[in-house]
Amino acid sequence: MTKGIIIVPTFNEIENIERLVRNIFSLQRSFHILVVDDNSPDGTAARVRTLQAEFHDKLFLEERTGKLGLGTAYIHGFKWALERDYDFIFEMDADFSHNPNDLVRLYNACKREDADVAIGSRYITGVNVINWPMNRVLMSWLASKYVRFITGMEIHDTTAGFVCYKREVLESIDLDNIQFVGYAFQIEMKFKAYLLKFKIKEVPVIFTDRTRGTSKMSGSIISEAVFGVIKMKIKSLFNRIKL
Ligand SMILES: Nc1nc2c(ncn2[C@@H]2O[C@H](COP(=O)(O)OP(=O)(O)O[C@H]3O[C@H](CO)[C@@H](O)[C@H](O)[C@@H]3O)[C@@H](O)[C@H]2O)c(=O)[nH]1
Repeated sequence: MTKGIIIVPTFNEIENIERLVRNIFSLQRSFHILVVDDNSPDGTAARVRTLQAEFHDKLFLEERTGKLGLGTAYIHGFKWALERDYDFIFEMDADFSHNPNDLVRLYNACKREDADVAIGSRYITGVNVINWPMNRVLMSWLASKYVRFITGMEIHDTTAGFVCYKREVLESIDLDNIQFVGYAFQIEMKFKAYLLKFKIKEVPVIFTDRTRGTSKMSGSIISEAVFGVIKMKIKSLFNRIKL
């Protein structure tokens, strides 16, 4: 029996985390969950600890000292999962912008259709985003086009944060050499998997903006992505990118 774990980074997600955990554990296919919390002032970690009493064998919590970024939270989670016997390792937001029912579709793309990386893609069939303000949709869609153009990756949703990786992919990427700390980390992971010639499949999903809590997107996250992608591509052209 293969084992899958959903890594959920959290910063101030007390309004979402319990519902998300219960929702994932009610799926037909069983997954474990690892929450990586950055000392959320709203007490997200304390809520997870309470839930652990109920789900002690399948809900795990890693607590970091402060808000250290989405990318480093995932790296922390990946290393934790690789030290254990998980075959499939997922990324997912805590706020229900990713539908838990789609976890099984991502899993099937890797398990049955033999993808190495399955991406929950908003832009493979038009634009499937609900409730984002038009400027955020445009920014995200243009960012994906921009990254596709610069990197040459044939992926429609290059910034997606809903992903299933086969264990071998994360074992092949040097996790100590990931450069981006913020959301641009999503681009870097896909680019490295692409350079390593792993099979990447996009699974169409509908992304629905959160109804509870707030986004952590900021100007510095955007500029890290805009300039970082060009730097990353140039390095790869000169074979100076550390995979
Ligand atoms: N531990 C930790 N978690 C964080 C941090 N920053 C954000 N998160 C968590 O990461 C998830 C995504 O953050 P949001 O702030 O909700 O993201 P968004 O604005 O909805 O952005 C979405 O679009 C991006 C661009 O397409 C995606 O890259 C991103 O993954 C997400 O799907 C949430 O669970 C949030 O709590 C951090 O510094 N530390």
